Amino acid sequence: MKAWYMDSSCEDQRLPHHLDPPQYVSEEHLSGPAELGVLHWVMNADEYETDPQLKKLREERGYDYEDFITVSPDKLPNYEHKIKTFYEEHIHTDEEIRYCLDGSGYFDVRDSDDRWIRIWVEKGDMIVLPAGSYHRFTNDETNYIKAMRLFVGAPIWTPYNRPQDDHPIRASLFSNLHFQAAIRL
Ligand SMILES: CSCCC(=O)/C(O)=C/O
Ligand SMILES: [Fe+2]
Repeated sequence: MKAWYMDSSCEDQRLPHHLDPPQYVSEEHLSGPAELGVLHWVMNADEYETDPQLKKLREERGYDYEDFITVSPDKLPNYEHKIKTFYEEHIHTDEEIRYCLDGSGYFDVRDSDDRWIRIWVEKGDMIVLPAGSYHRFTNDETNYIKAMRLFVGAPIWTPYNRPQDDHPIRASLFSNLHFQAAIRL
């Protein structure tokens, strides 16, 4: 996984959109409770069916639901519509948990100053975006990612497009981040 601040150009969303010069974002900055609360693990995607690390993580975090999605023009029905939907800035009322089993793609998240950070996930990367965090997804130039989608209980995929500043899950997100920051002091 690599992450960087994005430029504001309107060019193809599948391009990296680096600043000039590039400004990378560390994993500590992404996961820090004072910042975004984005979690990340690297696992062996070739062994996901039997991987004890994935099993333990799922048990610890209660991820008892799984399914698979391949985002590519020839594999995802209604691809053009879906890719537009994924790229609308939105929140969910639950975590967004994605384990990249093959290919690669970009999850964009807002930092605390509302600047876009682009997170590039590749095979073996698993990320968790906290409930209520503004984000979007796009394929990269390879136009191909296969991901496992995990969930606690029955999945609720509903995206709530921005603005959602008064949505109760936003208040929960901020209080969770502040609480985690306080207990780490
Ligand atoms: C590679 S997962 C597809 C994108 C998605 O599921 C989502 O919810 C984006 O926000
Ligand atoms: Fe989403």
